[in-house]
Amino acid sequence: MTQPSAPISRDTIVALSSAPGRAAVAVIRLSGPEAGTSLAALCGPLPEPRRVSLRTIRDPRTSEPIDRGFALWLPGPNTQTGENAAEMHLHGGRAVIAAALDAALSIAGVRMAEPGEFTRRAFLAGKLDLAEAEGLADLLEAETEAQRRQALAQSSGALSVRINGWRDRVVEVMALVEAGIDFSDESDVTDAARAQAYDVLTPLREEIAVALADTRGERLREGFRVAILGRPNAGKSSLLNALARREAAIVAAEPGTTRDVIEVQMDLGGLPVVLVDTAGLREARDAAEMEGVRRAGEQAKAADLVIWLEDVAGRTEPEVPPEARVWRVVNKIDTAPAAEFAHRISARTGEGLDRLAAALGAAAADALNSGGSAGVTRARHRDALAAAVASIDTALDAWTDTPDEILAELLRRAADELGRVTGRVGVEEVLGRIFSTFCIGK
Ligand SMILES: Nc1nc2c(ncn2[C@@H]2O[C@H](COP(=O)(O)OP(=O)(O)OP(=O)(O)O)[C@@H](O)[C@H]2O)c(=O)[nH]1
Ligand SMILES: [K+]
Ligand SMILES: [Mg+2]
Repeated sequence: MTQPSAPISRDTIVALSSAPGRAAVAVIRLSGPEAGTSLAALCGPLPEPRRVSLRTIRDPRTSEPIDRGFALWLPGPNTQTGENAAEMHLHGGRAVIAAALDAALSIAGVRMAEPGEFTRRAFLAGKLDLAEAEGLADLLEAETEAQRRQALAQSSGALSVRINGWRDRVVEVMALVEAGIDFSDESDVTDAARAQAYDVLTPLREEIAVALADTRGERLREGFRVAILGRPNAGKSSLLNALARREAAIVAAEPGTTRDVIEVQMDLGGLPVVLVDTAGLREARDAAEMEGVRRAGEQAKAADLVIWLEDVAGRTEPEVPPEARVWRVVNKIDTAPAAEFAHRISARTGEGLDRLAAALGAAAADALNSGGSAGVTRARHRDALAAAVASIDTALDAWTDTPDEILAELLRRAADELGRVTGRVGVEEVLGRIFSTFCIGK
């Protein structure tokens, strides 16, 4: 990839790269020009590159031992950040970590890393592009198998390869149009080049538009939202608890128990599903309940699927926004026969819950990127692709009666928009936003 123009910091950074708090092992990483000298100051003579060696880590100011652990010396540029780097694997106690970080920070030229700064340096060194860095952030956040697969693919360049392929083809079309500019006194060449360019651009535009219309990658990052709505006492909170297998919401015999929106993250067959419990819908008795009912309506709008839960003893018509996708689910089938209903459960005995969970998993599989394909995963990608398609459409609409120079400019814009996704273009605008979402030490 091309080297972004942002300056590479000369500081050496240090951070705890393992999770904060007590643990068996803590990993402290250093990156920057002084990583080697710092490691030597902490652990004695530098170990052989890329070989683990057992050392006593000492405070360079007092020579007092802090801990015994592994030291790793990783000379650049063949490192994650492209810089000199070092690691210390210590015992993961709070005091050990605090003393080791304090000792490292006492060395001239060493400072604490900012969130995502290791990855940011890797990006600036051309070790990974922007979409790959985002994939890495997603990999750290991934909570289900499908999310992990998608994040790993994106961090390994799957989306970048696709976007770069489109960009290359736009540039190819641009070259054909520019050939027209160069040979403008030979109209045969011009016409042939234009016709060829059109034939390449049309299916390419379709391909990008199809990717743009596919929301499954973004949906997978967020999870499939299922809102449970119904009249008071239908058993909504009981259903939430039964599916989540924990007492996340309060269940009580009085109607109007739930007022707040309660969300539970679930893993259904490797797919992320967000279950949402809401206040029972009725004429509210007080201000808090009224607000709860209002929020229930909001959740119904935001959900991918609404479960309208009914008591088998008293069926009710769904009160949900007209555009909502609704499943009517009949509850409390332990109290009366209910064979005629498609979705029938007892939140109390657990009957029918496996079947309902399987149906929810199947609905999620349809709506989310469960196959691991390399689609767009963020609004940032979507915006860039939409702008690229818009630019291509402007060019196609005006194809026959527009000067070559203008067509070429429209195509250049489309190529630039595609280049934003991987960070070839417009890096400065997004750099801070993207890397600040990482934790410190990554
Ligand atoms: N017999 C039977 N009782 C149930 C079942 N599910 C829930 N209940 C009971 O119904 C009552 C209301 O249950 P909740 O889960 O609080 O109902 P809810 O829809 O969340 O009620 P609100 O939050 O007040 O709207 C409680 O007494 C539950 O124990 C069921 O499947 N069978
Ligand atoms: K209740
Ligand atoms: Mg409730």
